[in-house]
Amino acid sequence: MEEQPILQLSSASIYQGNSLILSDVNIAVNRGEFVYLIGKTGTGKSSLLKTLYGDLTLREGEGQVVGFDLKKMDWKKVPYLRRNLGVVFQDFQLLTDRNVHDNLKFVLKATGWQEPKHMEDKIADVLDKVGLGTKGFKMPYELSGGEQQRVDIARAMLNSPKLILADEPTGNLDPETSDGIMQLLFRICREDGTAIVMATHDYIVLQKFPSRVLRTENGQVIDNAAINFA
Ligand SMILES: Nc1ncnc2c1ncn2[C@@H]1O[C@H](COP(=O)(O)OP(=O)(O)OP(=O)(O)O)[C@@H](O)[C@H]1O
Repeated sequence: MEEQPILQLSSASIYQGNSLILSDVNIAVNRGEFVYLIGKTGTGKSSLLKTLYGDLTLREGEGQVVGFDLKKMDWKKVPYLRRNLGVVFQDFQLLTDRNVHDNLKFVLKATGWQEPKHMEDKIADVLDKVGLGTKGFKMPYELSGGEQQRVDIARAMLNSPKLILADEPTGNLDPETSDGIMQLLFRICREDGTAIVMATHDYIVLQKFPSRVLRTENGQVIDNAAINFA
């Protein structure tokens, strides 16, 4: 039996208010795939990601993400969707009044974790995975930009999602730090089998870490996998 894609949109139209941003979107991403989302500014990358994490409602077409039907999504179901996927932003703000460990613990509690030992193990595990195993006691302002981005990735991994959606995760970083983040994302994809969809403007990253590319252009999403293999 063929495995269901981790994410799929069929004949989908994406709106911001009354403006049609993308139409007839047909994409599927499989488990464990790494996919870039590129396109000129204002062409709808963030709108597409927002639809996938339930921030924009899917009004036309069909869609599912990690088994959730986007057409049937309402504000009550969004928290359940969010527990099953990780989201990484360019400028995610950590809570400034507590250290890294407590920032992560806050997210665990907010997503229903209760058992203290399980929480401690999970926090140690994700911090280890992002290379910050010894930095849990640090306050956010004591971290570099790259380290803060790693904490954000650790946060996205807390509920062991099968899919991570990342909106310009290297946007504010210098090339070397950005390479480190890309290596980390590819490792998570390879070792944990997590599918990753990453919006980016950074063509250097694309060249250095080649993978499948989706491109937003003229109100459409163009899939290089479909072009190459159709
Ligand atoms: N909250 C909003 N309300 C109305 N229109 C919006 C809203 N957010 C974005 N738009 C419009 O939707 C279009 C697509 O924006 P979007 O942010 O998805 O593009 P993008 O490709 O992610 O751009 P960038 O690369 O600059 O982040 C733009 O024309 C934008 O002005």
